[in-house]
Amino acid sequence: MTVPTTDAPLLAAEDLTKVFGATQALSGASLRVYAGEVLALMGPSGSGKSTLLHCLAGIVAPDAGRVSYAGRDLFAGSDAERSALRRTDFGFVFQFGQLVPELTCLENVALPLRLAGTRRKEAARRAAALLARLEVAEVADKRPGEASGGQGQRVAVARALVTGPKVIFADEPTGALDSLNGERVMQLFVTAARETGAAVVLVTHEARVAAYSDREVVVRDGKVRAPEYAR
Ligand SMILES: Nc1ncnc2c1ncn2[C@@H]1O[C@H](COP(=O)(O)OP(=O)(O)OP(=O)(O)O)[C@@H](O)[C@H]1O
Repeated sequence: MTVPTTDAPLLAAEDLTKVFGATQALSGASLRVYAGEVLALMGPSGSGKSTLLHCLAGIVAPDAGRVSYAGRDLFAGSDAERSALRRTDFGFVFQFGQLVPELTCLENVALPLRLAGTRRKEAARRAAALLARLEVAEVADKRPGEASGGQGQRVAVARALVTGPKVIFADEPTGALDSLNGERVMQLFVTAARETGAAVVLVTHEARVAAYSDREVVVRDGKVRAPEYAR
């Protein structure tokens, strides 16, 4: 897609700093994310990518600076308000799917809908449709431990998409997969996200994963480098 230049961003980080003990993880990081775009955060290990992602997602509060979502200060409200927003508007995919081992894959995907009050049958119907969309219908009744790594990541992607979030945060979503599996998961992930209009903020080391994005920015020494691209 073409990234708009004048529209207001959906999500914006302004001049974030974050210190963990003696480590300065972020030192003036600014970034804008526009509705519907797929944005890759690249950069060396320890440069602050995950910390920036966690601040954008309202999980980690910056020491200074501001994160705004849909024009509102994300950290102005209570923890409960932020948790509620994360459930309704955000989806998450991590390196190791982090599925609930006791539930079937279908139940894992249906879980965010159940937590939001959707009836069991409707939640199961939507979960099954997404598993089929991600080409893993065959693991619906299996537990995550019985699925392969690639299948598990597709289930994790389905779970992140099922509530129709506005933004999906993905931290090395294919990092544990071989390159063929990783590419297929990215292809399915990005296509499905585009179909629902979700923006994706993706942390990756790998150029071939970043190649699925609309825009790449580099995080280095706790800053988003080349701010003209960070807009
Ligand atoms: N919870 C924490 N406690 C202490 N130090 C932390 C914490 N989270 C991050 N750090 C440190 O902050 C710095 C930035 O970490 P971050 O995980 O954001 O980098 P990254 O670019 O995502 O790295 P990688 O690519 O290796 O995952 C690192 O030096 C890291 O060790």
